[in-house]
Order: sequence, then structure tokens, then C-alpha cells
Amino acid sequence: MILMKDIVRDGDPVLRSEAKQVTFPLSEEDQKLAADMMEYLVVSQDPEQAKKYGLRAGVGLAAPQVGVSKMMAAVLVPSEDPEKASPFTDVIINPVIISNSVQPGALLEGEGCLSVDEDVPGYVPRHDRITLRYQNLDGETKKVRLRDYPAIVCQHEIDHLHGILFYDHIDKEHPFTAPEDTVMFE
Ligand SMILES: CC(C)(C)[C@H](NC(=O)Nc1cc(F)cc(F)c1)C(=O)N(CC(=O)NO)CC1CCCC1
Ligand SMILES: [Zn+2]
Repeated sequence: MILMKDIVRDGDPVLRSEAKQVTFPLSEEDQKLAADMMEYLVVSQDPEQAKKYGLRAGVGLAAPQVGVSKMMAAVLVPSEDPEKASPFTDVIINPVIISNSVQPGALLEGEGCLSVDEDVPGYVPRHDRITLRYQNLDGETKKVRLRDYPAIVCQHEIDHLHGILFYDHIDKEHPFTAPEDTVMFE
């Protein structure tokens, strides 16, 4: 099981590298990696388990964050309402944003990262809406349109596959200035 000690922190070159494409059929190793990353998200989102294992509750985890420079990330966006399904849950392999809104979107409270221990305040302007193409664990090509929080999470994870960290997008001079038509949300 992935624990916090297994999560690579900022400063390690793997977080600044371009990850390699994943080939299909998935090797046993890649299948285990995907399962372990998704398991981390599931366990970490259970307050009791998170406490037991000392995990930060995660909504997404990219392979480079566990030291594997491969184009793979697990995403588990919790639903607002326990009655509703998660807005987006999958392991995204070789993901590509094939189109996006001109309109930016950003989280009002800024972003953090499982691989960045200190807070870095400021808006992280991203696309508010994206069309994402990726391969799932079975190698099927999926095309999904996402907006707002699920779109932010996927963009954050895809950035990791290209060696980009969230604070790279923060305007140093004016961290809390966002383009005026930015959709800001909780
Ligand atoms: C860094 C951390 C603060 C742990 C962040 N979680 C988060 O923002 N809130 C959260 C977590 C939950 F599990 C359930 C919930 F409803 C809310 C996160 O997981 N990530 C993932 C990450 O670091 N991936 O590499 C950072 C988020 C910032 C914006 C998108 C992902
Ligand atoms: Zn991150």
C-alpha cells in the first residue's frame, strides 16, 4: 500500500521530468501501480483509514509522485452528496487535453499538492472546461468533457506527467489576481 513516505516530494527531479508513454497491454507492474495509486485515493478519503495510516486525503495521484515517470494518474473526485456518484473516477493513461474552453477556471482557495509540503498561496488559473482523451486500464480510448473541479483535478494531474507543479502557474507579482472572466469556485 502507498504511504506518505512513498510519495516523492518537490526537489526530486522525477517531478520535473516528462513522463514516458505507457504501452498496452499493461505489464503486471503497471497494473499493480495503477491499482496501488487508486487504492491510495480510496483509503485516504476514508477519514478513519487516513488517520490510521497518516495519509493526506487525496483526489488525484500521478505516477511520477511515487517515483515512476510514466504517463499514468489515478483520479477520484469525491461527490458532494453521498447519494450521488463521483463526478469523475478513473485511471487516466496517456492523457491528452484535446480541446478546452478559452474561459479560465480556478479554485478560490488555490491549490496544494501531495508532493509539495508547504503552502503556496495564490490562484492557479487553468481551463474551466476540457475535453480529455485517455486510455483506461483496459486500453480503451475514452473521451470525456469535464468542467470546474473535476477539470481542475485532471489538469493538475496531467501537469505532473509533464514535470509541471501547480505553483508554476501562480503569478508571482499578483498571486491573487485572476483574469477577469475566470470562473472561480470552491
Ligand atoms: C494536496 C491535497 C490538499 C491533499 C489535495 N486535496 C484537496 O485539494 N482536497 C480534497 C482532497 C480529498 F481527498 C477530498 C476532498 F474533498 C478534497 C489533493 O489531493 N491534490 C492532489 C495532488 O496533489 N495530486 O498530485 C491536489 C489538488 C489541488 C487541485 C487539484 C488536486
Ligand atoms: Zn499534485
